[in-house]
Amino acid sequence: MAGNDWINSYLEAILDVGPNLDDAKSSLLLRERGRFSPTRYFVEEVITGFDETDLHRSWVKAQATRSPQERNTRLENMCWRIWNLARQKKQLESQLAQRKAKRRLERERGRREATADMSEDLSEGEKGDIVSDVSAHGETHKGRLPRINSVDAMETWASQQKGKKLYIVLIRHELNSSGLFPCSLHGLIRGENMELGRDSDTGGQVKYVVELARALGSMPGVYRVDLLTRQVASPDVDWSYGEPTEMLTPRNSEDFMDEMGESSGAYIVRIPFGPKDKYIPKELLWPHIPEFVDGALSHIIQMSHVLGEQIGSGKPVWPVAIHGHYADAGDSAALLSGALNVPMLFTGHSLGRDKLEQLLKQGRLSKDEINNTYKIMRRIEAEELSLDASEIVITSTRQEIDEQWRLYDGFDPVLERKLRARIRRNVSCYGRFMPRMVIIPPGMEFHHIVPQDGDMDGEVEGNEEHPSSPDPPIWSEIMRFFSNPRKPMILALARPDPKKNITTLVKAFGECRPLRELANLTLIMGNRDGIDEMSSTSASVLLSVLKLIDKYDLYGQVAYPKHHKQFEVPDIYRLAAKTKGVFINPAFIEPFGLTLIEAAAHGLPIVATKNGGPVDIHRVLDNGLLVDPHDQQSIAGALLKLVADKHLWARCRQNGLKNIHLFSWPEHCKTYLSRIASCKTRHPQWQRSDDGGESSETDSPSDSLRDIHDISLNLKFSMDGDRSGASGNDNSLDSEGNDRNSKLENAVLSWSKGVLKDQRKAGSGDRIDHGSSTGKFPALRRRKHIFVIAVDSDSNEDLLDAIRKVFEAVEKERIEGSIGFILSTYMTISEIQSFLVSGGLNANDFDAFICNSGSDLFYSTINPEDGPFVIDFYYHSHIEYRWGGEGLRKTLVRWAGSVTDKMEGNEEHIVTVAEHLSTNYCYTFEVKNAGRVSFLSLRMNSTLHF
Ligand SMILES: O=c1ccn([C@@H]2O[C@H](COP(=O)(O)OP(=O)(O)O[C@H]3O[C@H](CO)[C@@H](O)[C@H](O)[C@H]3O)[C@@H](O)[C@H]2O)c(=O)[nH]1
Ligand SMILES: O=P(O)(O)OC[C@H]1O[C@](O)(CO)[C@@H](O)[C@@H]1O
Repeated sequence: MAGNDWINSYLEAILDVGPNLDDAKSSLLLRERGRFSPTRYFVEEVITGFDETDLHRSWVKAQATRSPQERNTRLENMCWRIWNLARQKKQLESQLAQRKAKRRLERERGRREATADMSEDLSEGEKGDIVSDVSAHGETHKGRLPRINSVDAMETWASQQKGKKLYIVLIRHELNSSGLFPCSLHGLIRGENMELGRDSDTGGQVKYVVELARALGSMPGVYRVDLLTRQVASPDVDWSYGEPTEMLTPRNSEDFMDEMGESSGAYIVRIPFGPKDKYIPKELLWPHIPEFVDGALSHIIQMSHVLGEQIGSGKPVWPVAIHGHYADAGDSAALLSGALNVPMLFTGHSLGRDKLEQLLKQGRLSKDEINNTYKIMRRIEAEELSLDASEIVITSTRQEIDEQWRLYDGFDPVLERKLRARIRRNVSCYGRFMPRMVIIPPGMEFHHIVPQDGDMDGEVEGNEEHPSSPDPPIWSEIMRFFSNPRKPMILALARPDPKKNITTLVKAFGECRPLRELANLTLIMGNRDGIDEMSSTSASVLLSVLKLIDKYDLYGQVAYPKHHKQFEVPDIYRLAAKTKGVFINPAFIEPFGLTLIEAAAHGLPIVATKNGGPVDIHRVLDNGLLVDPHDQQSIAGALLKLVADKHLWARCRQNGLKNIHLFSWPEHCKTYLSRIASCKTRHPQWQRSDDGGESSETDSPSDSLRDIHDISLNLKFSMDGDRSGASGNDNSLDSEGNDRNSKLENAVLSWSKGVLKDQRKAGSGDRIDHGSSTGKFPALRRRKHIFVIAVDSDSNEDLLDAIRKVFEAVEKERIEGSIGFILSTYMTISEIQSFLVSGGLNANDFDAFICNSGSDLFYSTINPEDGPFVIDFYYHSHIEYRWGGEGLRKTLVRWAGSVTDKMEGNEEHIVTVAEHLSTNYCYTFEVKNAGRVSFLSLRMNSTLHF
């Protein structure tokens, strides 16, 4: 370790903390004294860490500086004393080393003589064994990082597969496709120089999806990976986010580029949706999702044809899976997977229910406020939908399954196991479905980590024969904040998000005197030009931090630089490791925690929250301490312990380095691909009959999706009674605290699933005829907007009244035909017909009828010879998908039989099956005395529909 500025910084730190070097008992055996003293820590650093000449140079320099007098005199004396101590220590060490060397030589000589005596008795093989034994445990392996092995492993795996072209093709065929489509919506995603921590949208997920896409693109057997995101061409953001396509260059590009096909590899594909030239944060993306789905669908279809020309002998090559990352992309992927009939995968990254619980626990915001800020109810709905539509959910940790997904209606770990067992035994699950949860921790890209000499033996820097390269500029950016810049650095690196709990860390540091004396605190909290330009939540975190720094007078002890680039992040970790510092993640809850594996890979021990993924990471790496993030004392205590106890520090550093290879992208990809391969093969089988009955694949289902999009927007309009609802600004809560927009969108979604899922079912080879393609009911296509009227009421008069009012409100558009209507009701189609006649309405006043409480879908026809209505049979195939209705029917009949009224010894059945009103997908029961079954929420007079 060279550099007098380091020694001087420690000496300054000693002066700041207080002298005590003249203490008669002071010795080099600092740790044995029990009580920890920062002064001793620094003295030990200087004596053991630096070369005698460096110390002498420091002393000469201090001696030459005369002002201010008193300080320099002390510094001079101290330098001399330490130099002298170090010199004596070195003399002692050298005498000891000489004695040891002499003893070793003597032992060696003795052994050689003994071996020579025995050598004639040994066979050649035995001699060889001795040699290899020695080398296997000898010094040649020392100091090598296991992580190098993981890179090696990747290369070995890749080269094994690359050599086997046919094998690659075989894997591709096993997967039945060569394309993967991860989606991550908000758009601030790019392959190089990611703006991580730019705002609350640009966190770990961005890095995760880009690195995963790149790694998958390099896997043998995967021809193409398209990471779909939003195209943002706005003056607020860099131009690169407006580029329609960006190739993700493989990290080991020389090996792969020459083997790649014309369109193969990993790409970011940017789909324009939402307001044209404006960036919108992820919380406000919800109303624009259907537009993304349309764009994504066109891209996928087009790409499938392109790939078909290149590698599919002219037949489209469909994606092997659609993978949604985060709730918004989960929502989109559910629609895409339904439309395309391909399996869906989902990764949550950070889950809404958990976030809601944490925020409520903190007590700063009410549920309404949380919903307004984070649109949390819509997000939770999207996560529930993702559970429903995904075949596989990828999690980073076991904790994510047991503690976080468990909070969802769509998942229960125990029930999931039971369902899986039933499927294995081929027993009905009564329509219940839960996705398979698969734990695959994320990986790391290791190419930018420069192994340091001595990485494995606790030393951090090079030696004199290999002087270190010039300090990276970010070091001085950080160190300029500190009075003693080389003190051990406690490093936190996180988006300025309240859940990252940086303020508790600052309090813990500010209130713990020994910690402040011993260490500096570095807070990397994203990038900012000015606090006023940050989002209100990020700005409030930053202001709280600044106020605390002021409150505890931490000037000179805390760094909070305004900017850093992605390529500088490794240097930041390196600086912290070099000062023998510690990384801390005190988040209230951390779903996984990429920063923890990054820190470990740079040889930095960790202190981390005991809530969430860090528990699993710690179990694997064993490289630090876990703390309760609400407990300030425990945070300060753990930090002090790790910084002060050098043995513990070195052990944690080594443990982290030793096991970090377990977080490897190639390993992740291998498991991931094997899981995808286990999904049942599905791909689109769209057919249309307007070609004279010949079935053929159409080129797009996006017309249906366009319809759904319009319906979705207009449903909001019609129900909110406020046109601004269509822009998604109205997220008010209903009386049960549900997000109204999300409820409405889901009402639409359940309808739209009818359209989408019958396409999914068509995978079985059924012929699809949505009618719109047959020309029977072209109306839906012509409409700009569609209103769904779902106002079941006690009397037909009330319903008629509501319908008339809606018609009147948009009379002009109704007559023009730009607005269409769908009636959604509990009635059967014949009841609807009588209702229309009695009210003087015409079947053609509506484009479609959702009847029998959602179990039948009829369209009104144009040609009188077709009759007034035509049924959509494919809607039934949608219901059939995971239906399990027979089991439900039997259970309901049993239950109905048990609901009796006991009157004077007689038992009367109150609930009876209404056979005449029931259909295959709608079970109807009549209730004799509704008041007696008050535990049920009764709708539709005295009739229960299921
Ligand atoms: O100022 C900053 C702040 C963060 N980062 C980087 O951004 C990433 C942050 O990732 P992480 O610590 O995992 O947190 P989140 O941003 O909250 O990421 C979410 O998504 C990750 C991937 O699934 C999970 O590991 C997290 O638990 C989850 O909260 C890391 O690579 C950091 O190096 C920066 O470069 N600069
Ligand atoms: O704090 P939240 O709302 O849970 O979101 C965190 C997620 O948002 C992002 O910052 C961007 O999508 C991710 O990196 C992270 O997964």
